[in-house]
Amino acid sequence: MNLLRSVYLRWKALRLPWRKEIFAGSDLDGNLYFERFVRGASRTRRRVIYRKDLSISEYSDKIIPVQWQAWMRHTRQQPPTVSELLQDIRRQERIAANVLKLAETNSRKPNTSLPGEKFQPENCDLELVSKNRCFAGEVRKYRHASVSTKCTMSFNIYLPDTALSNTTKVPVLFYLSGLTCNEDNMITKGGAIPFLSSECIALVVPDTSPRSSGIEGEDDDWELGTGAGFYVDATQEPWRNHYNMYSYVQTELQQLVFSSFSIDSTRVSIFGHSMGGHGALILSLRNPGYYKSASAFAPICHPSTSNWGQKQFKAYLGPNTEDWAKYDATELVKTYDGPELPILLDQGDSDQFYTNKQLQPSHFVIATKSSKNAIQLQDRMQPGYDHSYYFIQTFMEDHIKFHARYLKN
Ligand SMILES: N[C@@H](CCC(=O)N[C@@H](CSC=O)C(=O)NCC(=O)O)C(=O)O
Repeated sequence: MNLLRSVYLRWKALRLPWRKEIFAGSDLDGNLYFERFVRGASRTRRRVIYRKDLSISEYSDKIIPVQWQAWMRHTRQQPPTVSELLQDIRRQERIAANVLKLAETNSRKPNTSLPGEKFQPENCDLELVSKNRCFAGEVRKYRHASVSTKCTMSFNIYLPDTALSNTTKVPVLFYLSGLTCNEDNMITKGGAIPFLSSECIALVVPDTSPRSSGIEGEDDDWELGTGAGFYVDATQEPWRNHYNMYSYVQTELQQLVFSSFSIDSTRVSIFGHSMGGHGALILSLRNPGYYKSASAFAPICHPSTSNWGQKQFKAYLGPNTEDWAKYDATELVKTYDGPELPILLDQGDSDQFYTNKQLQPSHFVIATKSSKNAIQLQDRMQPGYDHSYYFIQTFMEDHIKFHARYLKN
């Protein structure tokens, strides 16, 4: 930008009493953002002037950074700073580099022998911990060294026989569990496998946080630290080095699974419970078009406004609520602008965490109405059900059949 133009824009950025429109900032591509004050209106009007070398046919929200999109839609009040945009680009570059590294190292087949048999750690990235025959397939537990969380992570996977024989690539469901869980709760108590078997869908169930990362006090509170990763990438000390469950699930684990098993990376859906329901909703809303469908049992729907959320977001993300909105389903759904996303949401009305307002599904349902009809939400209140796995296993068949509809296409 030449000096004259830069001085002019600084002048236009001054909030002078007679000025109706001010210059709010620019992105790294040179698009300019303005804010207009309209008498009597409840909020300002925000607009973008696209950089000069673009033709009108190229004008689109999609070329605007997400931080500026959020500002344009009033999801955030303060315009993003240049250093924030640069930081985000560096973060994306780091993730891309990690994915490349993983794709390279994981191009070998996983070790399928049990520990103590033929396992050679130097030759494989996935260590098979156990395997059990189950409903015309296998449940296997693996562990591996994780780049995102810088510790050993474990997950369970159900593979139907067609995937085990490597004849056909099968679709996959990722399930994110709730507070206090590890990779075992759902696979042993969720009752999912008979339905996955008859639909021929694989299931991946990761752990809910890093473990034994060495962070002081990590195990002291069941709502924070171990078992409570909240599916965010922490930015605050002491968590930021290890508590990166968003990148772990969205990028690292998926690449690992796609490169290791006979799974179709174009047919992926996600679901979860409570904290994991929150995880499933935010991952699907933040990655438009990636997941064919999403569903949740008793999800934490508006974490920025409930104890389950505020406590963890403050610790992992710091005090700025604009940073929380990036991981808050109710905030994200307001600006969702992707392709159609079918969502099924089940909530028991005798769930103690629902009655004490930790979950707030109504906030999500209301916010969905401002999502340009792209979200096809089925929300169901289930009388008499609580927050437990008895509730989850009751409606598991519905959830798997719901996802199967979208995964088969
Ligand atoms: N220990 C707590 C209850 C913890 C609890 O209910 N955890 C749920 C998930 S809650 C939200 O994320 C869970 O799935 N538990 C594991 C299980 O196998 O049931 C308390 O005492 O209140």
